[in-house]
Amino acid sequence: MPAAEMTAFACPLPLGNSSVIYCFPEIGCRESLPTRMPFGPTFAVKTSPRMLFDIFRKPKHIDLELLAQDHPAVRVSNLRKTFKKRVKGSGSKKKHDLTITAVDDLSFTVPRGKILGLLGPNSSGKTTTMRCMATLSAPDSGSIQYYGIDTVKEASTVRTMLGFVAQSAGLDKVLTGREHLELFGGLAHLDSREKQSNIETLVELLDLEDFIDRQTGVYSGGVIRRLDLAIALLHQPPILILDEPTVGLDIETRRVIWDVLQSWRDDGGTIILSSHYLEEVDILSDHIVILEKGVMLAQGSSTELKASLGGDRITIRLNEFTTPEHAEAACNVLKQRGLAQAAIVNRLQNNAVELVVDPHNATIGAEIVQCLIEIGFERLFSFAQSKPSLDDVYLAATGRSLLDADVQAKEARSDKAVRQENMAK
Ligand SMILES: Nc1ncnc2c1ncn2[C@@H]1O[C@H](COP(=O)(O)OP(=O)(O)OP(=O)(O)O)[C@@H](O)[C@H]1O
Repeated sequence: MPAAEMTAFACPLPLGNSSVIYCFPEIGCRESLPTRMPFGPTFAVKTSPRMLFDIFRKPKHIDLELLAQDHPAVRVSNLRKTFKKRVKGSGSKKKHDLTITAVDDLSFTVPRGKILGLLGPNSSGKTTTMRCMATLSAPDSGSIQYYGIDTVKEASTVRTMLGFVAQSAGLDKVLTGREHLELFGGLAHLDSREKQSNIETLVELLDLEDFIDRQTGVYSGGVIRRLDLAIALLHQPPILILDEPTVGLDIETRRVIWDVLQSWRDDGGTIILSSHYLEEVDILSDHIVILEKGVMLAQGSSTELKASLGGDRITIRLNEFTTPEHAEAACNVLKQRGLAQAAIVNRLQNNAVELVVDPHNATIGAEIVQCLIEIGFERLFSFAQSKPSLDDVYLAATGRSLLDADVQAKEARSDKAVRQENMAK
């Protein structure tokens, strides 16, 4: 995390013999930072005794029932966040500031007891949005409110309402899972009985029995993720923010996490979740926001977004190596003859022809094949017809699939950026 973003309520906990863990106790969030990075002194300068007192004060009672009468659980209004980056100008050695707009004019609301899924490729602004929502980063403009309580004006109250699972967990390798839960339960001012009862429930729910009394240094990625989620849920926050909670996990572990999130939602919890996995967003989310380059391209429920696309989808590869000209020509003819409602060439998928067709016409596939034979494409390489998927929604909004967008975003990052990113993990 850049020094400029280190907020006042961060508290470095030198636990065990691993790296310093910056701990945001009120939201159950930890970020471990490489100790050689110069954050320690920055932190010392920025933190006053009054702020440290704020960290450990007992959370005040908030009457959500009362607040819920007038406010949605989450309201994000015109959120904008930019970053400055020093870059070399082309052809000169002089560096200048480049402004990166990570999130631009983003607005959405989430009712109580619903899951909102933020979907987007790498660098689309998901993490930045979530960090602003978790009070770890201040918006340039716009506002975020939980039950009408503003994240900037009443940050310390807001933090008592949040559970946050960051992209990478900051756990101490020497402490056991149970010791982590005890520590965070204490920092959240849970009384002893409530703490023990919540720990036992979460250990069982998240299938942690075999690991909870072992040091976290021996945990696999899946167990770390489950413990991380348990820490975020320990103080039973009404709002849960999860930044790619199941990235890199096997399907079994993902299902355990999905089950816990669904029952948390069914009990009235509100969840904001970011993910690269279309399936995950589709299964879990009541409402989906599609982001690209910090801008919202579409929002709605999965059913609404798919229905907005109208017809069935057909993907055709004319030949193994189709030229863009041939694919364009086929699209034009199919549209002219009224066989496709929409037709685009997907250049990132070997110039595949992507069509939207009438879902009520049972012979549409055969008619399209016949038309393509007539214009010279006698042996099609592949042909697939399906109902619209979330990836089709993404494709319609951006002209490329989410997977292709991810590959492009990764290719666009310099080697240096990737090295720095890996260092920070
Ligand atoms: N601290 C920062 N300093 C400079 N630029 C940043 C910073 N944080 C994010 N960015 C830039 O803001 C943009 C959005 O990044 P962000 O991490 O929010 O995207 P993301 O959708 O979460 O991506 P990923 O899926 O890879 O985590 C990117 O261009 C990124 O390089």
